[in-house]
Amino acid sequence: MDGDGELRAEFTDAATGRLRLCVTLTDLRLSVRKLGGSPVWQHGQEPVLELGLGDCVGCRAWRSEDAEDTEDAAAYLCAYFYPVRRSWTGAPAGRRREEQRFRVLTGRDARANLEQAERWARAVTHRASALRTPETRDSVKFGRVCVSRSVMVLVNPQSGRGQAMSLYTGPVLSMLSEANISHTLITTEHQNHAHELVRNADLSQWSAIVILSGDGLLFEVINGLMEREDWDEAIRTPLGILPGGSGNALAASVHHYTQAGPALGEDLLLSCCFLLYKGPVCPLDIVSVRLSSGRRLFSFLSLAWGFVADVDIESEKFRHVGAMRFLVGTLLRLASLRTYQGRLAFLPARDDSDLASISSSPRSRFRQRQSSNECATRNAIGDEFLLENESKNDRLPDNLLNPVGDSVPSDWTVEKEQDFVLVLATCHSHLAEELMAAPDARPDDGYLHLLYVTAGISRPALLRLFLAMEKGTHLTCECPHLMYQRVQALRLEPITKPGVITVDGEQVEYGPIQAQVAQGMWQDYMWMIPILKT
Ligand SMILES: Nc1ncnc2c1ncn2[C@@H]1O[C@H](COP(=O)(O)OP(=O)(O)OP(=O)(O)O)[C@@H](O)[C@H]1O
Repeated sequence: MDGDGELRAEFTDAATGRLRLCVTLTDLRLSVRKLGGSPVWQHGQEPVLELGLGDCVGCRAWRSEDAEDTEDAAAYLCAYFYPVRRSWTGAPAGRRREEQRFRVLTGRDARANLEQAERWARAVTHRASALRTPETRDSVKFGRVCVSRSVMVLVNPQSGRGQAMSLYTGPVLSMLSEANISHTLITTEHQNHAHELVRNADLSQWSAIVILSGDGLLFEVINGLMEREDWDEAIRTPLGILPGGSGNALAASVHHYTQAGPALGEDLLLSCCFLLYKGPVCPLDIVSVRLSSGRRLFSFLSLAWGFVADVDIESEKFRHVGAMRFLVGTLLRLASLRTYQGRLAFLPARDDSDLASISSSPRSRFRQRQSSNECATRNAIGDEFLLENESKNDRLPDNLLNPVGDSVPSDWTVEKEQDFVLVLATCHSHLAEELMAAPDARPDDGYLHLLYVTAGISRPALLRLFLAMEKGTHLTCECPHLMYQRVQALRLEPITKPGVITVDGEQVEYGPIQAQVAQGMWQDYMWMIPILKT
């Protein structure tokens, strides 16, 4: 029964037990046809309901709908699907949950009926699982991760509008149960809870860590993992993200990389849950960030100063309106538009021929870059640059950066000191669900996508840029004040005081800041969407 080949059986509908149904299972689909009478479902001319197993997350069987009813010898079977459906409102197509329930009654023997239902459930699950193949989409290669132990699901009940817990008990729990993925829920109780938890956790217990929150909680998790003594082992822990915050930049970016079409809110959540079940994984660039005090952070998303950082932090007070908070914040900040004086320097992206000549191993790729850069510049990491318990050979040396007091290396581009409206460097396509700041960014391209807007831009022109960013077309607006550059490293020295700098949407100390991308080093380790049940 679990093997390949077509299976066919006659069941009845679970609700009334009266409709006779011919159910057929192939390697690719489950088809249901009504026997006798007129067709109940019409797809084209076929009186058949066709459900692709590629959209199926699981199937289960049970003895009776009513445990008290010992007279009922029937068993029941239910398969769970998440096909992409168009909305009648004309909204973009999104995944919708659909279940197919059947009553299995082949004879009076209740045990035989249950065995039949269980065989079908195994066959459906097995075939659906076989369709979870790794793939390449839009140049992002997805691998797969096997999950043999429990998954830690971290939920921040305060993220977004405070709705993350209800998202967990609703669609997330539903899909995890249907896909039979064992997990442990941990609700964060305060800021830095997740950071402390993963820094001290016995990671061997967990197959993966999944964050149901905004990007802030993932930032805590990544930095917590990086602070561990066994950081190089710890960061092999697969990470996944489900959108439960206000911005949800990484979740929106991941969704974008799979070319799944635009999705917002619960559509995005369902799509990310489905990806989680499917199990595609891919490596993630991590950015080493140095603050003026010498404190070091690891970022997976963005560094912002000026307009974007101000909106992010000032709109905290509108948290109750969810993602709308960014729109409200943008309009308010536009009304009191200001400029920020500072200095900016960066190491531009290597050219493509350089990229092509890089060896195929990610780890050796990093080492190769590191040693060539060490020749070109100098390894200028002073002791004050290191974490408390960090040795010089430890934790991704910042070989591209000079100490802030020194001038930048000679191969860097130095912009003249000037007034900016915003400086934004991002690793990913999306800055929020509806803000595609760097359409060409890829999760492991090894670059920060640097955008900056210089003073002199009018309010309407800036608003137009943000509106265009919704579809990622701002770079084609030919706005003379907008600059875009892919970079490997950067230094920003704000002169205007006071001000706000954010890293991954979290406010950090204000002052000179430097960053460099660690591409190859992390390529072996960091996974974005990791779950695969075997
Ligand atoms: N129980 C809690 N109470 C208060 N703050 C918390 C709690 N758990 C986590 N936090 C903090 O809440 C902050 C915001 O979380 P998060 O980024 O996940 O949501 P968000 O800001 O709504 O989403 P986004 O970053 O996508 O805009 C983080 O700094 C995190 O440390």
